[in-house]
Amino acid sequence: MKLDLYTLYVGHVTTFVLMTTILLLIGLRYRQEQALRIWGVAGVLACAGIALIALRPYLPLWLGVGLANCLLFFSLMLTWVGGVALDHARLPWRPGLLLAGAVSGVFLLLPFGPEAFAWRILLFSAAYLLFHALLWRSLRRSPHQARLGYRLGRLIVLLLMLTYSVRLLYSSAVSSGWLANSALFAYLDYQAMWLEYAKLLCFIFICFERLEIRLYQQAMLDSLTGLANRRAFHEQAEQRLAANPDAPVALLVMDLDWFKRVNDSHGHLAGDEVLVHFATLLDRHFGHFDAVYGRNGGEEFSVLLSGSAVPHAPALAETLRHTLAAEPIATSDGNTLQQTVSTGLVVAPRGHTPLRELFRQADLQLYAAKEQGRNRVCVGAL
Ligand SMILES: Nc1nc2c(ncn2[C@@H]2O[C@H](COP(=O)(O)OP(=O)(O)OP(=O)(O)O)[C@@H](O)[C@H]2O)c(=O)[nH]1
Repeated sequence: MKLDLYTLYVGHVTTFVLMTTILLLIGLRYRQEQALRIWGVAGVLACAGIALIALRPYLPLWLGVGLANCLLFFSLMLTWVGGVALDHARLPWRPGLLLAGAVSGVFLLLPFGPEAFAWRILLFSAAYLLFHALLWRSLRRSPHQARLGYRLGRLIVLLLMLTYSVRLLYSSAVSSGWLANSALFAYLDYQAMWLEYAKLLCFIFICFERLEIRLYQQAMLDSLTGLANRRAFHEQAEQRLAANPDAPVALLVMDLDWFKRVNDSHGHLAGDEVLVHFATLLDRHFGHFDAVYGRNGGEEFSVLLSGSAVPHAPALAETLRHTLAAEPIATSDGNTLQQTVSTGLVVAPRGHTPLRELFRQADLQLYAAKEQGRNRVCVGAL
């Protein structure tokens, strides 16, 4: 059976219009996903380009071939920019516009007639490969690249690149007349069309996945310091205790000293900066240990250590206390502040001690540290 290219194009444009409309509608509903709107515009340009190609027998060549393909080049560029917009604030508009403009310029220099059909396919396939290689790279570089949507996206982009590589090789090997009547060429177009639909669906899937990530972050991360919030800390700590019931554990509860005075004398903003400074120190000291740590709320933080790090817990708490006290904190209003921290630490020989009990004992030690004059670590055992 021979596939008719024009029937194919009409079917393609209809489905593409429908899918692009869905993409744009979702993009307008979820305004935080800039990528969806960029991909939506890419879809609109692609629809216009494919519609012009489908209507080519009734249009002048400059419109049905020249402008149609230029629209497709700019649509390709937007597909890449949308991929970058998923995870980066700086979008590659300048190189994107330059590349799309350059490819369009070269395309417009080619004759529009059937004799140059193979050349046009060759140039289009090369541009397609280039923009999709860039899109693949932006999906690969994302911090969420291991998520299902990103993996699927990369797979679909790779399959599309494979299809267009065959198209490119084929168009460089045969004549224009042969290519225009080739069943293999029509088949490649058909395959690319389905992969394009899969790509659009995958884009939508990625954006919903990102929405889920964002909601998770809002629910589990402290918005000021970026550390785990109380809920996340408790969840992770419970999991850690359940996973290693026979391993020793240590819980540190840390509370900044006289923090109310910081707010009262220097303002809430300076207070926030002190909290962020302390969170950074916490990250620096415990980030490379097998530790769960977070902000309990206010000026209180906690750390759960398990396994081989437990014997070092008192020394680690001392080092952190000393580092905080020794480093003046420069605030954005030009002041420097000194801050200290009191720590209650409890060590338990086995992980199946309930978290509630660990907190109760660590709080008692914290209370003792405050009572004894602050800026100290008090250690207890269970
Ligand atoms: N800037 C800022 N302040 C906060 C935040 N959360 C809680 N606080 C303030 O932290 C202060 C805690 O004060 P207190 O509980 O009296 O404790 P303290 O002054 O640190 O005294 P001790 O703990 O006894 O050493 C209050 O003034 C709260 O308003 C926050 O997110 N940002």
